[in-house]
Amino acid sequence: MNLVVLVTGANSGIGLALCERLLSQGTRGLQLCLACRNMRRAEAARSVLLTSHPTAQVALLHLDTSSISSVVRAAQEVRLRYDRLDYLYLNAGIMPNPQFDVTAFFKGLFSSKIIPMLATGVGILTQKDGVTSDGLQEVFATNLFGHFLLIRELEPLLCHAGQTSQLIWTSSSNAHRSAFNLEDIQHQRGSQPYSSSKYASDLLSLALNTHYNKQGLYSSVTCPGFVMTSLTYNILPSFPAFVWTLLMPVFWLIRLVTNTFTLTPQNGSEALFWLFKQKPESLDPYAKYHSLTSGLGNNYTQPRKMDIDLETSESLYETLLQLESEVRKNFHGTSESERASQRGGRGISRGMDHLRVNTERFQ
Ligand SMILES: NC(=O)C1=CN([C@@H]2O[C@H](COP(=O)(O)OP(=O)(O)OC[C@H]3O[C@@H](n4cnc5c(N)ncnc54)[C@H](OP(=O)(O)O)[C@@H]3O)[C@@H](O)[C@H]2O)C=CC1
Ligand SMILES: CC(C)CCC[C@@H](C)[C@H]1CC[C@H]2C3=C(CC[C@]12C)[C@@]1(C)CCC(=O)[C@@H](C)[C@@H]1CC3
Repeated sequence: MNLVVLVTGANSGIGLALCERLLSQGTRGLQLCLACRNMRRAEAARSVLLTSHPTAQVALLHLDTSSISSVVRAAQEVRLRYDRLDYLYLNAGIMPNPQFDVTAFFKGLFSSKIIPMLATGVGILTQKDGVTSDGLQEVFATNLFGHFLLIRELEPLLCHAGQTSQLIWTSSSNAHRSAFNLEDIQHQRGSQPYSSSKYASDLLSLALNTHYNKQGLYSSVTCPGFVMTSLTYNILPSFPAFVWTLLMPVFWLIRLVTNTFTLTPQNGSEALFWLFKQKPESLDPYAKYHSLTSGLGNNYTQPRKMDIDLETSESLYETLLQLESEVRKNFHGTSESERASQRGGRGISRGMDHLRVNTERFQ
């Protein structure tokens, strides 16, 4: 059977490590598609994979999850290339302009909250978000909405009679209910857009299970743990690479008390890879599957209950559908009379300011 696997953000870090593991386990006929925004880096990643697996089928796809037109074009291309999609890894993610609160970090080190702080980064990180050319908040668009739109666009390949398909999100233990607000799903007003977007992906995964399981599509969320990648190096940009290397023994010691310090992309991809081998019907829609590494360096996957509820997940799903239809209306062009009434001041997003889309762009 020719399994088709698409991984977003596959050119580095956890995404690339996952691709390496998928090829190493030797599924015959596996067709891997690396969906990346930077084709030069994507080519480099493909070369790395082909060096260790010369006969592997590794295709590239241009996809910028923060751009609506890019997502629509990429999905069109996928529909042309493949007639099925068995696994869609929703892995691309950003944490732009992170601010590391040193004082809170050192206070946390000497408090009872030390372990949760090290495992989740909650309370010590904030970010400054930007706005995309579509008028969406950048973190929301990249980490969540672009992926949502991609799923919706790929529905015909994902929902096939007599076949199951899996959506696998790279979420985070940094996802926290307190950072998320249904009235501000894009997190325009807060300073934790990363946590908000990851909490939203946890909620969305639950809603996708509610709406798509009967069509054979299943969704799960993972947390790779704390992994040294460009995303984490960027948290302390003043640290040269060698300082991180010097800190490794400290991190290995910390691993003795919290198995969430997976540290390498290979370890971090454990839960993503584990899910590849599971029957989707056997998975718990309320669980986050954590990649963990023991003090002795052994990897394993552990499900932990998420702090989510059906009602909030449904409300988010409805809001995302509304935003999707706003975006589609703009993308495919609105009628002249509609445009005139928008210009008349009522606006396409009346009553839905929190959705905030740049309605001019596609007109
Ligand atoms: N590292 C960690 O400790 C943790 C990471 N995660 C999550 O893991 C995922 C992978 O991150 P990680 O491997 O650590 O970091 P990397 O920065 O190495 O990987 C992120 C990947 O996402 C891609 N990407 C970013 N923005 C876009 C976009 N707009 N369109 C398409 N691709 C995009 C990047 O491409 P490019 O190379 O072009 O930038 C890169 O390939 C993220 O979702 C992150 O939030 C979760 C918990 C912990
Ligand atoms: C200056 C020091 C000696 C060491 C600083 C360590 C911190 C930079 C890390 C400690 C826990 C880490 C962590 C993350 C980022 C880096 C730390 C704050 C994440 C928030 C990265 C992104 C995620 O999604 C989380 C799961 C990580 C949780 C732990």
